[in-house]
Formats: sequence, structure tokens, C-alpha cells
Amino acid sequence: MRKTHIGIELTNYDAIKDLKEEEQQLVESALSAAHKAYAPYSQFKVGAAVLLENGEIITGSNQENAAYPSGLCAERVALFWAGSQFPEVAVKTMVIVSVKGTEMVSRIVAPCGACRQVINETSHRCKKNFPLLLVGKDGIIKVDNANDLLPLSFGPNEL
Ligand SMILES: O=c1ccn([C@H]2C[C@H](O)[C@@H](CO)O2)c(=O)[nH]1
Ligand SMILES: [Zn+2]
Repeated sequence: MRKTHIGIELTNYDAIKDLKEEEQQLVESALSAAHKAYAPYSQFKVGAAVLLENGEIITGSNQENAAYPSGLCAERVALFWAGSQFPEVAVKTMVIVSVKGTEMVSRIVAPCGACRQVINETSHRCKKNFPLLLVGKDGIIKVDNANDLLPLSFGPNEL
């Protein structure tokens, strides 16, 4: 018997002003996307911003539905939009931010399991890892490689 441990690399920042200019701009984009969320059932608004290697910024917000499971998270709205419009272009960086009422939430919000699966697929599609910034009022966590959020994942190499 042998025990092993899987760890992930995170970078912590205290404030948005500590981020690179490019990342700060993405936070702004994600925040304005969050304000446009359609979240009449949860009132929990999420915004995602994806910077592509060609400089395009793609945003998405959660889109709920009266038939609850038919809604979609902000992350997947953004990543599917990026994949459908720019299938050949890799993702450079992704940012997620959430809003309750009109205010950015204090604690960071991490993507749900289904979104982690799509993030993992995206890094395979792009043949490249990318960082994911989780932004809250109390601080920011940068997941250096977004697909680390899904250890022991099921991906294209399994098929
Ligand atoms: O990472 C997350 C977590 C939740 N949501 C959405 C789904 C639903 O509309 C609302 C409450 O779960 O927030 C996202 O968009 N992304
Ligand atoms: Zn999700």
C-alpha cells in the first residue's frame, strides 16, 4: 500500500489592483457580465470572462430557466461561446466573479463540477493549460492551471 497526494498550485492576491493590467480588465468584463445574468430564481449572479490568445474577450453570465436543470452556468456560457466562435484560438486566461444584489460577493466562488469538466475539455481542445482567477471582495485566488481543479479527470485521453 502506498499513499500519494495530489496538490494544486494557487497564487493569492489581496486586491484587484495587485493583478496584471490585462487581468484587471478581465475582472471588469466579468463583473459587467455578472450584472447581466438572468438569475430570477437564485438571485445569484455569476460572470465569466475569457481572454483568448487573439486578444478577444468573451464573457458569459448564468442563464436560469423555470425548468431548473435547463439553465446554464456563466462559465459554460462563456467557454461554449468561445469554442463556437473561435474554435482554433486558445484560451489565455479566465476570470469568474459573482454578484449578490448589486455587490460583488466577498468570498470567492469556484466553478461547479460540470464547469470544471468543461474547463478541462477546453484545455485539451486548446492543447494548453490556462490560469483561472476566482475573484471576491475579500481576495483573489489564481488557480495557475485551471484543469487542476479536476484531478483524476475523465478526458479525451481515456477514450
Ligand atoms: O460557478 C458557478 C456556480 C453557480 N452558478 C449559477 C448557477 C445558478 O444559476 C446560480 C445558483 O447556483 O449560480 C454559476 O453560473 N457558476
Ligand atoms: Zn457550473
